[in-house]
Amino acid sequence: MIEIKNLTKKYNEQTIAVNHLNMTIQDGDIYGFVGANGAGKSTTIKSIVGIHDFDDGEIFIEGKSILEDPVNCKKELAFVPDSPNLYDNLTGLQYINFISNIYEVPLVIRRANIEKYGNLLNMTSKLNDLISSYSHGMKQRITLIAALVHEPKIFILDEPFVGLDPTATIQLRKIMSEHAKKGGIVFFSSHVLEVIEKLCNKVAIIHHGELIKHGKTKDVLGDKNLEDIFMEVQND
Ligand SMILES: Nc1ncnc2c1ncn2[C@@H]1O[C@H](COP(=O)(O)OP(=O)(O)OP(=O)(O)O)[C@@H](O)[C@H]1O
Repeated sequence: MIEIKNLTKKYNEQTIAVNHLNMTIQDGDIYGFVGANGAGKSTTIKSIVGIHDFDDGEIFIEGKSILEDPVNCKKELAFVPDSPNLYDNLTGLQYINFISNIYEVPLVIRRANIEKYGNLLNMTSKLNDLISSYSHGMKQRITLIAALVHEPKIFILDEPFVGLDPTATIQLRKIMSEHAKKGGIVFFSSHVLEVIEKLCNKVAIIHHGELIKHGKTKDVLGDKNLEDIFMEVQND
């Protein structure tokens, strides 16, 4: 479970990026996080995964505080950022092994997962190529494989579908669904409202740093679609 309590993050006195945000993400949730450009999605996500500090509030990952016990929190999760920042002079496989070493993934598990996710994301034949030769979508797929290789309970992804081709998009959606079915957590931001509406059992809408709506997708939507609700929030 992820518990976000009263999260506030300011970049400076003028920019309150996230303002007193409260949210709970339960085991088995695929939680979609939507909002306009600059609404505060990436800031919230970076706070959850411990990339940056925040000004007020608390975040608990599986009951542990991200501020007080960041290493054990990070062991529970995989984070896929919106723009992957990889090492160009490594091959895809060397990069995955580098991440696997950090997480101390046993050899048998790492081999099995590299084979599984390499095949699912159609990267097996490219694993020995240099990252500098990869397209944007291929870099994203390597980042995904590296994130999944240590079998984290929690997947946190910032706009994961941007730049992925249709096949990789379908495979990633399957990976997410299967993970949640097994009791894992998937929390991701996206501007693709149709995907969120179809895929997510829960949804949250952030606007100017404040959480406007959140909860079960069917309750948030009622008899409307996510596009209508999103536009209502923007126009209010
Ligand atoms: N490093 C930073 N320094 C100063 N202000 C920042 C910084 N990062 C983000 N902001 C500001 O914080 C607010 C929230 O930005 P954030 O990146 O969280 O939005 P977002 O919802 O992820 O947007 P997008 O959909 O465009 O990725 C915006 O006003 C943005 O300009």
